[in-house]
Parts: sequence; C-alpha cells; structure tokens
Amino acid sequence: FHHERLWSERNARILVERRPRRFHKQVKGIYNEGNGATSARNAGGSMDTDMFLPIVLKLASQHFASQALYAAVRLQLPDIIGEKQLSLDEIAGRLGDKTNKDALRRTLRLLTAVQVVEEMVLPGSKEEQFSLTSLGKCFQRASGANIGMASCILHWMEQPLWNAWLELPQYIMGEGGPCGTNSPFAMANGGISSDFWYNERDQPESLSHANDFVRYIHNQEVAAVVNGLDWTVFRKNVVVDIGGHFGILAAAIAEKGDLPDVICLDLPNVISKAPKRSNVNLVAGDVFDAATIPSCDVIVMKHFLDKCMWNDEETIQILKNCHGALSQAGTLVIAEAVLPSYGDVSDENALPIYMDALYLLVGREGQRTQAEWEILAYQTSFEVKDMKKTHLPSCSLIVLQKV
Ligand SMILES: C[S@@+](CC[C@H](N)C(=O)[O-])C[C@H]1O[C@@H](n2cnc3c(N)ncnc32)[C@H](O)[C@@H]1O
Repeated sequence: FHHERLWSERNARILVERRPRRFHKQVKGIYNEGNGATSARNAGGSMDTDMFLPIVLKLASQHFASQALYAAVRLQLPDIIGEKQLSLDEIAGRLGDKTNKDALRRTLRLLTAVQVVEEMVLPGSKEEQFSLTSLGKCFQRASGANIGMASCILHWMEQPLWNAWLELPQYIMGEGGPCGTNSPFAMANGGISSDFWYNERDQPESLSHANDFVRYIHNQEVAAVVNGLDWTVFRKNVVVDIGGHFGILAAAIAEKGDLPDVICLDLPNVISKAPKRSNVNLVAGDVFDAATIPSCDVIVMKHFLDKCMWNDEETIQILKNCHGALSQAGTLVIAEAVLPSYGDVSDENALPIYMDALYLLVGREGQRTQAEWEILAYQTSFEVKDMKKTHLPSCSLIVLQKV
C-alpha cells in the first residue's frame, strides 16, 4: 500500500504531465511514419492505452480515499472539527501531543479531494484551515445521531473485510472449496462472518459497528418502502406483509397509509414473540402452506425472496401462493435489490453491483437482475407494473400486478 501510494503520487504526476507530448508523437508515428508506430509503442505503450492512464490511476486509488476516511472516522476527526473551521495545529492539539501533523495534513487533503473536508487559507495568513462539508458532517458519531454512516465506514473498511478482498483471486480459482463452501471472508479470517467473527465475546467493537450499520439500513429501508408508494390508495384493502417478522414495516405502512391495520404474517415461533401493535394484525402462518395466507389485495415482501433464503423453484412456489391469495387486481410489492440486466450497467444503476460484491465476499448468494425478476413475474402470471429505485441499493420496489 505504501509502495502504491508513493508510486501514484510521484510517478503519476510525471506521467500525466508528459502525456500530451507523447500522445502527439505517437499520433505522428502511427499515421505518418509507418514502422515508427512500433517504436513509439515500445517507448512508452500505445497511444490508446496512454490516454487512459489518468483514469487507471483514479480507478486504482479509489480505496485510498476510503481508507483515509476510515482513519478519520476512527480518530473521530469529524467530531473534533464539528461545525468549526480549525487550523492544523488546533486539530492536532485536540488529537493528542504525539500527533504526526504531516500525516494529518495529507490525510485531510485527500479528504478534501473527495469533498469530505474543505480547506482554505485565510487572507494574510499562511496557515491552512479545515472544516467539514455537509457530506463530512455525516460521519460525526459523538451525538449518536449519525452513527449509521460512520459505522458503514468502520464496518466495511476494517481489517477482516479488507483482508477478504485479498482472497478474491484464490476464491475465483476455486480455492474456496467445492461450489464456494468457503467465502473470501472465511479464507481470510478462519471462519464465517456472522457467527465466527462478529460475536460479542471476541470482537465486541466490530460487532457493534456491524449492528449499528444493519440497524441504520433497516430503518432506512422501512422509510424507503413507506415513502416509495402511495399507501393511502389501499385504505379499503387488506394488506399483508409476508415474512414481516415483528411487524415493524407493517406498522409503518399502516401509519403512513392511514390503514386501520396491516397483517404481519410470519412463522408461529416468530409471531409468538412479536410485541403487540395497535395497527398490526399478527398472523402465524407459512408461505408454503397456501391455506395460512389470508385473502388480500396487497402483499408486501421485504428481503423475503432473497436467493439466500430460497432457490428458484421455491421462489416460484411462493409467488404462486401469493397469486392465489390475492384478489383479482391484486398487487405484490417486493422490496429487494435489483441488479442491472446484462448489457445495461451505467453509473446510475451500478451501486447494487457493489453491494452484491460485498455479498460475494461473505459467501452470500448473488442478487437478481431486473431481467431475472421480470422472468419470475412472467412465470407466475404477474406483470411488472413498476421497478422503483429508492435511495438504497438494497431496496428497490418491484411492483407486480396479477394478470
Ligand atoms: C430475512 S427476514 C426478513 C424480515 C423482514 N421482512 C425484514 O425485511 O426485515 C425473513 C423473515 O421470513 C420469515 N420466514 C421464514 N420462512 C418463512 C415461511 N416459510 N413463511 C413465513 N415467514 C417465513 C422469518 O421468520 C423472518 O422473519
């Protein structure tokens, strides 16, 4: 890592600055000098590839920023800077006597480059000052209000997950055992992520960051489902959340849509432990036992049709049972990740692919593409009415209508 950083800072600058001259020479070589093209290529690569060098450097250094952010969040720099504009000395003073000011300055400058920090020099002063951008304030965790975003950085960037990335080549080459029985995470850390690493006894801090992050995302997902559709149109309808666990989403939908109550269906051993809620009707059932699914007009399923839970055959059976329980013009709302279909990846829809890579690291099944969801709908006599993106890559709203 150290080596890479030196390389990119010093050599990249030199190479990027030289690019126009070499570019010109190669264009000339290729178009006017016959075999000169070969010598130009030997001297410093081909015209086509040199053009991409700045992009390659940026791509190869994306993790520099995430690791700098990890360092900043660990040291609680966003809390230390707060709402103020502070000099390097002031920030260093608040960190401690032994602070390496040079390292601090350079880390803050990298965070300036990714718009987490803002730097300025006041008129008449030589001393640089730093403040947080609105983005930077998202990583303050002292008050507990923003713990979710800080915990994302602390959870994803800490060593066990980081080391898991380094196992990916071997994992791809089949060293994870037959059909990936081991995950890159397990290969790097000697055990699976959930039970082995993230446990209260051995890694309480890692566990607390992981839990804070999951809790935060869960709350955001509930908000995304509730705000992603107009639930008031279902006021006269029966709405069922299948696999609804303790009824948190059902309660939020009932509240948002001003519905008298929403049914939360889950396995008997879950429902028996669920706390009572005034606007939720808790029903014990099993999605594979069609008789236990109440007749209804709307079914919601959030993180229930995940490939980690069911294979395609089971998923089709679930969708068919839902079809049977729904009224004539019934609606099915599936809240899951939707990966872009093959050939359709763009900047706008790529984030779910990154999240899927995280699943890959910890040995979870992949997410479905938009085309795969469409096929499942077709196979079970639904049509896709809408695929609504929310602000969460893990939670698009796939709205199906009975045909
Ligand atoms: C991954 S959790 C999702 C919970 C919730 N929907 C959410 O998004 O947080 C899956 C839920 O499905 C429930 N479940 C598992 N098998 C089921 C079945 N055959 N019928 C109904 N619910 C089931 C589990 O008890 C659990 O509450």
